[in-house]
Amino acid sequence: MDFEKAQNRIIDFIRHETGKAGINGAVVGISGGIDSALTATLAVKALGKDRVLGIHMPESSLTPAADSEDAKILADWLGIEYRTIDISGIVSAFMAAVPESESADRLTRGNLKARTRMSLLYFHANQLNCMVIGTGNKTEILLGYYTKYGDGGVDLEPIGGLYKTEVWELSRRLGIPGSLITKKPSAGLWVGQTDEAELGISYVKVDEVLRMHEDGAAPETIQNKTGISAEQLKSVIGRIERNEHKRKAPPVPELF
Ligand SMILES: Nc1ncnc2c1ncn2[C@@H]1O[C@H](COP(=O)(O)OP(=O)(O)OC[C@H]2O[C@@H]([n+]3cccc(C(=O)O)c3)[C@H](O)[C@@H]2O)[C@@H](O)[C@H]1O
Ligand SMILES: Nc1ncnc2c1ncn2[C@@H]1O[C@H](COP(=O)(O)OP(=O)(O)OP(=O)(O)O)[C@@H](O)[C@H]1O
Ligand SMILES: [Mg+2]
Repeated sequence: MDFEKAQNRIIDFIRHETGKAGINGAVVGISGGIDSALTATLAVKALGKDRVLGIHMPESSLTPAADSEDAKILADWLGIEYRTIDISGIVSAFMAAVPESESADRLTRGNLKARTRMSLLYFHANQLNCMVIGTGNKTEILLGYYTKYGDGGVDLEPIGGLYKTEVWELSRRLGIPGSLITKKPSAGLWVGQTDEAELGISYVKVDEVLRMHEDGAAPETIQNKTGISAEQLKSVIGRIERNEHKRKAPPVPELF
């Protein structure tokens, strides 16, 4: 990958798409993780720091202090306007209004948190005539590893053409503060959740697999070259297929 070229292409993309929409700027959820850090950095390069609003949305009992610290470090480094909104009260109010949520599994409850954050981002986008800028990378999009209409509910996906390993590399090149780059990726939806544990494979490996799969390599070739187990390969391919619906607009029946 030519990172200089990719960076310029993404910056042009943000500028062009926001310009075409005639909006004032961008709203980005800043988690303290690297995808949002890179996205916000590129948005600032495209639009200027005065046209990017960062919103940190911790859940008081769950979000690690280090994430909130890193989110603030990033916002200060970029010089953007930055707000913090604790989602705990909103999530609790939802749970109190829906009796069956008591027994809902952690994934259902976790997805509710991602969708709560999406609602808050759109509240601000509506109010300020801005776009919600998504932070999904190519690895997550191919795997469908995001919450539909949660962190997947956005207006643009500027880093959607970069694999996770490329997100790290571009972030290093742009000088994003190191603590955001070295931490383990996490959706932060439940205690101890990490992407690589939930996916059952490292990002380095899954990116190798996805590249080969895109190039049309046969399953045996992928397994032999990457050294992953048959079970891991099945799981990766299963995610790609099972989550196909997330990459499409909702189907509409053709009427005659
Ligand atoms: N074939 C189909 N056609 C159309 N729609 C279909 C469908 N199959 C399911 N659906 C719908 O999709 C729903 C399931 O999708 P969804 O609600 O997204 O839920 P799901 O994919 O089950 O869970 C989201 C996954 O993304 C992970 N995540 C979330 C947020 C952030 C990050 C991160 O990396 O930071 C990761 C999370 O840990 C979890 O593994 C179903 O309840 C149903 O409504
Ligand atoms: N606590 C949070 N505050 C604000 N936004 C959040 C928070 N948690 C998640 N988000 C939003 O959801 C997006 C998806 O989360 P995801 O974990 O994939 O990305 P990340 O946290 O930026 O990077 P990493 O993969 O390194 O954890 C974030 O980029 C961010 O926009
Ligand atoms: Mg994260």
